Amino acid sequence: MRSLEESRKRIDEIDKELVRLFEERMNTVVDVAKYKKENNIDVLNKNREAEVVEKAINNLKDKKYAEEVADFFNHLMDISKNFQRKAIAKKMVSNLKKSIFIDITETASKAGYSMMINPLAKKVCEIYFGDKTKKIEFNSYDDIMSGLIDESLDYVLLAVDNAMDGHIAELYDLLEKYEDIYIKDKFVTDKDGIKLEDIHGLNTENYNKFIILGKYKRFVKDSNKIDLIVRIDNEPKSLGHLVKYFSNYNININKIDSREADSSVKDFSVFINFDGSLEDKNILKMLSGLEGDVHYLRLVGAYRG
Ligand SMILES: C=C(O[C@@H]1C=C(C(=O)O)C=C[C@H]1O)C(=O)O
Repeated sequence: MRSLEESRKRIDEIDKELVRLFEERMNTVVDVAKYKKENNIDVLNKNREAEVVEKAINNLKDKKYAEEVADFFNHLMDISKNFQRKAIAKKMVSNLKKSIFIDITETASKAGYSMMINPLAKKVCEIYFGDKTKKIEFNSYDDIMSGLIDESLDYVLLAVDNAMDGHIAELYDLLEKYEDIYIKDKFVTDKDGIKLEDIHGLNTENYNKFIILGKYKRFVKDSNKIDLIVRIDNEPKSLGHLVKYFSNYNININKIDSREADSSVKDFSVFINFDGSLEDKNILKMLSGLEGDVHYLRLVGAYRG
């Protein structure tokens, strides 16, 4: 048997080699993350993870370590996913500084709409965009999102189910899948499709809700509400820490809602709606700090509300 000193020396050598391989693996993982970002693919791939674990077990000479090697790779892949999320989200806030603020109805040459949730969508789309914009009807979310991604559409108008708007629900799941799509406008209409400008004090449950989605960093001028999704550690202090960010910058939170993330990841998603405009440097500063401090940050939208 080796002496304690000899064993420790050997462990140091092995660790050195492990760190070299870890670094190489992480560098490769970032390439995967970039590919995923460009192709709008989720960071998590459960099938691939199962494959990685299976290969690791097969590669063992001594199968008595099967459980441990599975554990090791599951941890490693959690680290890898968190890093991927950070790597692809990192540039988001600095990119936002290049945003332009416009009247989107003046820059839309093609807009899509769907009558799946509310048949009034067609009429609302006509009123919202006017005659200059070509309007195209879609019958599936995938088609409508593809239209935005391949830029055959400038914007899309979707009706929002009242139930859907209540929580971080399907809509936000859908948006999380598409890194580059944002909510550009959110509004309520009466039964004739006429936009209600002042909804203060109205029970909007009885009205029709719509959103405008678009790609890239063109946002409506003078927006005053921002939607955000962040992922933070599932630990006692993290939510308080998150909320403190907003109070430190004197930003008012209107709504905060959380949901457990995938059980293989030890963090959870928080949806936040707060007052502010992307034209405001204070907001960008807060977002930039927050981005560096959370596992993942996704701007969902900025609009007038
Ligand atoms: C690197 C990838 O992304 C994630 C991380 C993995 C890893 O670290 O091996 C495996 C699957 C994905 O959940 C990938 O998809 O290959």
